[in-house]
Amino acid sequence: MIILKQISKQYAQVNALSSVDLVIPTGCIYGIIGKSGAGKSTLLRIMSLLEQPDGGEVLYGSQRVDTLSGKELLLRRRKMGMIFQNFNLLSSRTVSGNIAYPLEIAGMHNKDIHRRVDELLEMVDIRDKRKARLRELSGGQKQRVAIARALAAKPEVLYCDEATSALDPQTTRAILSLIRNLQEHLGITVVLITHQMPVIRSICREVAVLEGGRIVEQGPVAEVFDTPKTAAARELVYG
Ligand SMILES: Nc1ncnc2c1ncn2[C@@H]1O[C@H](COP(=O)(O)OP(=O)(O)OP(=O)(O)O)[C@@H](O)[C@H]1O
Repeated sequence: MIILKQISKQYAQVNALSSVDLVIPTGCIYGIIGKSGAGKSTLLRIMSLLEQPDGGEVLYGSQRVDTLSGKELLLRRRKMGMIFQNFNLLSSRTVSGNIAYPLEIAGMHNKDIHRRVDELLEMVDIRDKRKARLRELSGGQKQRVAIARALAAKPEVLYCDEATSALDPQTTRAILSLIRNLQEHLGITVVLITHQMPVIRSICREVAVLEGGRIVEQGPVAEVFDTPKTAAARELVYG
């Protein structure tokens, strides 16, 4: 379970987040939506420990994690994977080289890396692209490589930052179906931020609506989408 308690974050004059309380159950696919500038990326960076809040606490289960530093922080961060809209892959490396990268950094032996990379290629269904260069891949295939890399070290949580926003509708459906299958198969927690409402409807169990750095609504997707209670949620849901 990921628990955020009274999280606040300020940049110069901007209150990016104010008094954010959020509980993300383990094994859930959780969506975070909000207009541009609402604070979604800031929240994701704080949850994934890339940035520290100015106030409040982040807990993974019963462990407070926002105060971790050094080796403890590194070990905690290894339990999280992250994927992005622009894939963030290393263009100098092949598909296998990209997937192997976090395992090399973690100090895994070469033989074990090979075995794990094979497993991951199979998992995301791009076995035949093992030796390909990134420029030879479609957007969907690149996102599959990014997912394999994010899952390489067997994380407990997968963070998705607008992961399908650069993909066409058909590829988006295929990537969402992959994420849903992986979540079910591996039992991981998935947190995603997106401006694509169909994405939330199709794979999330719960959703939180951010506006001006505050959570104005949260609950099961069917509830929030069928009967949005706030103007912010209505604007997002009805467009
Ligand atoms: N590093 C930063 N320095 C200064 N201001 C920032 C920084 N990061 C975010 N902000 C500000 O904090 C607010 C929230 O930004 P954030 O990127 O979290 O919103 P968002 O909902 O993810 O928006 P978008 O959908 O456009 O990515 C915005 O007003 C933004 O300008």
